[in-house]
Amino acid sequence: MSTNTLFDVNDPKVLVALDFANSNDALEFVKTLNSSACRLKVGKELFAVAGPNFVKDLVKQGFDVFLDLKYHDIPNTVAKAVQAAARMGVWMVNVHALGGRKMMQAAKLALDELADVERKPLLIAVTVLTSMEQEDLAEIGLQGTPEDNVLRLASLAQSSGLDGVVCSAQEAAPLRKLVGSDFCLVTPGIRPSGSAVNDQKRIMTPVEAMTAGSSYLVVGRPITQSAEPLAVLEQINQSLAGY
Ligand SMILES: O=C(O)c1cc(=O)[nH]c(=O)n1[C@@H]1O[C@H](COP(=O)(O)O)[C@@H](O)[C@H]1O
Repeated sequence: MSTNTLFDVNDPKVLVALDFANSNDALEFVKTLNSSACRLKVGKELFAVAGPNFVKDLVKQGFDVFLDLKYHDIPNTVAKAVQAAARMGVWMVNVHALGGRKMMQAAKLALDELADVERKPLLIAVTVLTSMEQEDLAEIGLQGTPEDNVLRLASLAQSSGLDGVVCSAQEAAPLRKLVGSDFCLVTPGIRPSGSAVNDQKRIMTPVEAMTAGSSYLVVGRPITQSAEPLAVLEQINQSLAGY
């Protein structure tokens, strides 16, 4: 894919958010992609129409899939849900950190206990959605800045045994200091300079996000809604050479 030899095809940093309304559009789009250039994220919209077989098909095609269903429920329900996700062969799955320690520990234990899955997915927790600002947090009773809340929830996720968190890249630098180098920081709200912000609030460019300490970048509309999606992906990958 990339002509830049520093680009690591074994560890693509961009997770393309396949936020399509139907599986045909998503499949047409995926046909243009290569698993060495990106990983794929399937979220609630596409999963609701395309389902587990679609996800399994992406896995069969060789893509690492982040199943982004943001589970937030009682521990038993979430434990069973992450096991079902793992059986689809996904690379990463997420829960909401606001579900609390018992829920996250149950999810982790459920994955550890799975005997019939060869490759267990990474389990990460959403901290504060990138579409939220301090006033939105205050309205739901969370005091402090988004960064305060992200740091607190990330600590909770780490001490509950999770592999990482979803946060904004704006929190990645302080978070990296707190959680060390092995904890995965997945950052949506990525906007190459000049692209539309849409409903995101806490944004950063791809290079800024990696410099701040992100492990992986979730990019949706700047790629999928572009007139030239592959060119945008290629440009981002080129800009990330060496990370
Ligand atoms: O968990 C996520 O992936 C997620 C968490 C978050 O805080 N913010 C966020 O935007 N996302 C997802 O990341 C993607 C961002 O898409 P774009 O805004 O189009 O780049 C969407 O699929 C969101 O559901």
